[in-house]
Amino acid sequence: MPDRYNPQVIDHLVRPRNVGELEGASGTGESGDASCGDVARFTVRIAENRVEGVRYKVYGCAACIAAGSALSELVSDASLLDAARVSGVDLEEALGGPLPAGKEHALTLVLDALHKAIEDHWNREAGEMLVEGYGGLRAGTGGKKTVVVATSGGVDSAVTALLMKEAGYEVACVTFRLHDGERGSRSCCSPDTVLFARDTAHRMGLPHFTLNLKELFDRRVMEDFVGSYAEGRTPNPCVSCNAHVKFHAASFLADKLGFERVATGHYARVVEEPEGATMARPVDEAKDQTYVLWPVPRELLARTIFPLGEHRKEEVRRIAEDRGLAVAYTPESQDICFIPDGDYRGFVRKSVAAEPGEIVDREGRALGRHKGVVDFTVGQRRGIGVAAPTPLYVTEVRPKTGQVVVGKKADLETREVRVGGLNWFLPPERAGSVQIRYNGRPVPCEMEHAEGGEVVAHLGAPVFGVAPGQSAVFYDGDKVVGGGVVRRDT
Ligand SMILES: Nc1ncnc2c1ncn2[C@@H]1O[C@H](COP(=O)(O)OP(=O)(O)OP(=O)(O)O)[C@@H](O)[C@H]1O
Repeated sequence: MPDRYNPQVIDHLVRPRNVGELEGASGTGESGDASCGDVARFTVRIAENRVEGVRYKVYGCAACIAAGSALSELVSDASLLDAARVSGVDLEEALGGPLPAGKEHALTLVLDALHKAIEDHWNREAGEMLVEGYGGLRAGTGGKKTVVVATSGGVDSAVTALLMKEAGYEVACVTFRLHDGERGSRSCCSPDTVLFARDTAHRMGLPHFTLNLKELFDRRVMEDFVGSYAEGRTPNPCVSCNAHVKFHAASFLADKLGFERVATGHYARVVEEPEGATMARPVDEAKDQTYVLWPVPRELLARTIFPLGEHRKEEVRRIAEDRGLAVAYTPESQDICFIPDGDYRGFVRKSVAAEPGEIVDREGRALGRHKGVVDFTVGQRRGIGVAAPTPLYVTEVRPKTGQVVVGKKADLETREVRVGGLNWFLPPERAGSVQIRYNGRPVPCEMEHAEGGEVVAHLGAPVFGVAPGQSAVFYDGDKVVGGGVVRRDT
C-alpha cells in the first residue's frame, strides 16, 4: 500500500471534475456523517436509463474528494447499468491504484453516495409503488435473457445471481431496504447489509441497485403481523412479504430496466403445466419454501426463475466457495427478519396495548387470568400459567371478549379447515393434499366450495392446533395447486 497519493489522485484534487449540485436532478444521495468525518453528496439526472448528468460535493479528506471526482467521471454519460456496475476496484484503478493506508473508506463513501442518488431516482419513479405495491403485473416473454435478481446479502441469492450469469443472462441485482432491524441502515462505514450485497454483486461484475421499501413493508407486513396477534390470528410475515413486496418490487425494476425475468434465492421450482406456470417443491426437501410462496400472483410467477430449486443447500455453499464468494460462510437467516432477537411477543407488545383477560375452559369456566391475548396462539402449551393435572393447550383465542380458551390436546384436533384469500395456480379440483404448517406434512384432503369464493378442506387425517391466519397450501403431488389463509370458522 503506498504512503502517498498517486499522480491520478493529485490530478483529481487539482482539477476536480463535476463538482457542485445538478439543476433538475432526478436523484440525490448522501453518505457519511460527522462521526465518520467525511460526507459525500451526489446529484444525478437519469433519463432513459442513462446517466445524463452527475455532480458531487465532498466535505472531507483529499482521498474522498479525488474519489468523488473519479467516480463522477466514470459514470458521466454511462448507461445506468454500467454506472451501477462500477466497483471499488474500478474506482481504485481510475485513481491509479490503491489509496494510502487508512484512506480506502473513500471508495465506499463515494460509491454509497452515488448509489443512494440512484436509489432516490427509483424512489421518485416508483411513487405509489413504494406505498401500495406494484400494480403493473405481467408475465415475462422469456425472449430476452435478462433477469433482475433480488439479493439480500446472503449466500442463496448471491449464488442465484451467479447461476443466472453463468446461464448466459444479463443480470442486474437489487437489494430492498425493508426495515430498520436489519444489519445496517447505519452509517456508510458500518458492516451494512446493503453495502455487503452491493460489494458481492460488484465482485461478480454485476450492476447493483437498492430500493427503499420500508413504508410498503411496514404497511403490508409489519402492521399485519402486529394486528394479527391483537386479533387472535397467527400471521406469517414471509407470506405477506411474498404477496405484496419482494416480487412486485423486483418486477417494477425489471420493467423499468426493460428486463424480462426476475429471480430470487427461494428454494422452489417453476414448472409449466397445460394451465400455465405453477410452482413445485424443490430438490432439497429440507429447504422447501413453497409453503410461503403461494401468494405470488400468477402473472409474476410466469416471469420468475428460482434457480436454487434444482440444487441442495450444500451444493449452493460449495458453488459459492468454489467461486470465491465471501458470502459462502454467511449464517442461515433467522425466522422473522425484522425481529433479530426472535422475541416476537415482545415486538408485538411494543405496538399494541395488551388488555388483561380470562383464561377459560371449553365450558366457559374461568381457570385464571392472563395479561393480554397477544401472548397466546392456538396450539401453545408453554406459558399458560394455569396448573392442571394433564398438560393444557390453547385451543382458541377470542380477542373480542379477551378470553383465552384452553383444553386437552385432543381438543386441538381439526378435521376440516375453511380457507379464504385464495390464489390458485392450477384448478382447485387438482388439490389432493393440504399443508397447514411451514414444517408440517401435507395431509390428504377433499375440497368443498364455500360462500365468498372460499373453500372448506375436509382432511383425511387429523391436524392438531390449526390457527386462523396460518397459510393452507394445496398440493397435487409436488406441485402447488394454490393456497390461502385459514379462516376462523368452518
Ligand atoms: N432485503 C432483501 N433484498 C432483496 N432480496 C431479498 C431480501 N430479502 C430476501 N430477499 C430475496 O428473497 C429470497 C429468500 O429470502 P429468505 O429471507 O428466505 O433468505 P435466505 O434463504 O436466507 O436467502 P439469502 O441466503 O439470499 O439471504 C432471497 O434469497 C432473496 O432472493
